[in-house]
Amino acid sequence: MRIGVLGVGALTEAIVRGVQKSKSPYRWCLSPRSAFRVERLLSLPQVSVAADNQAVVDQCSTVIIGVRPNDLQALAAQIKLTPDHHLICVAAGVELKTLQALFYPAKVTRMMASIAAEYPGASVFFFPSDAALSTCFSNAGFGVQSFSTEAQFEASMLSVCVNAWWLDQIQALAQAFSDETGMSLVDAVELLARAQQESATLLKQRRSTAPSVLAREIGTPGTFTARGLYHLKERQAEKPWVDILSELLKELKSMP
Ligand SMILES: O=C(O)[C@@H]1CCC=N1
Repeated sequence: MRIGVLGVGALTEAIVRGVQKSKSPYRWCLSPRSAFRVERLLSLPQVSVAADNQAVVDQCSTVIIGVRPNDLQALAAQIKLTPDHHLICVAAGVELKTLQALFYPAKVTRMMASIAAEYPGASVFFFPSDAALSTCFSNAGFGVQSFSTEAQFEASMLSVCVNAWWLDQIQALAQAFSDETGMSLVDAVELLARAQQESATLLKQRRSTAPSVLAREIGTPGTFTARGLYHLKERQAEKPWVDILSELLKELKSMP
């Protein structure tokens, strides 16, 4: 299969790289914008660049739309689509029905991923679920999760945001380790990366145990962990996180 990409940005570049590094690579046809990214991707086997956006949709029935939300309308006006086209749109916060109207008569699926898509172990999210797409990405080694409602799909986008928020917290914690112990910042980040990996392992291996119960299995009374859990709870450390998630979810729900 040959997959087209209209709008090669950081995310679509990561997706192409991730798929091409996998055991199940595809052929790709890229739109010519973002010259430096396209140039880098052309060094990979099976990647070509088209003369213009219409040439991408003429050559590929499956096309990832990577342009920014504000540029969707202009893109839609430039290309002629058929009912055989399947567009996979990674624009955050643009509803399926808006995309369907913009890109009529093509079929549209919304997709979310992060720049980690370049590396093994990354996941992609879809709405609505699509068996062929799920197979395509799971063959390429991705975790695949689909959602039955669009609000739940928006949560997958926010899970990508949450990851960025964690990374900023990790920076502050690593800096504290480095300042207090003299270890390099790189070693401190490595240490915290291992710890994060272990929480992911616990969450996956012990799915029927609530995260807060797992936390208290580590932080039994009298431990250093328990002191930290109490300190953070007392200051409602989770509150700003929950507040911004709710605010963004409300905003997404009320989008036209
Ligand atoms: O924050 C954003 O709008 C995009 C979507 C998910 C991550 N970044």
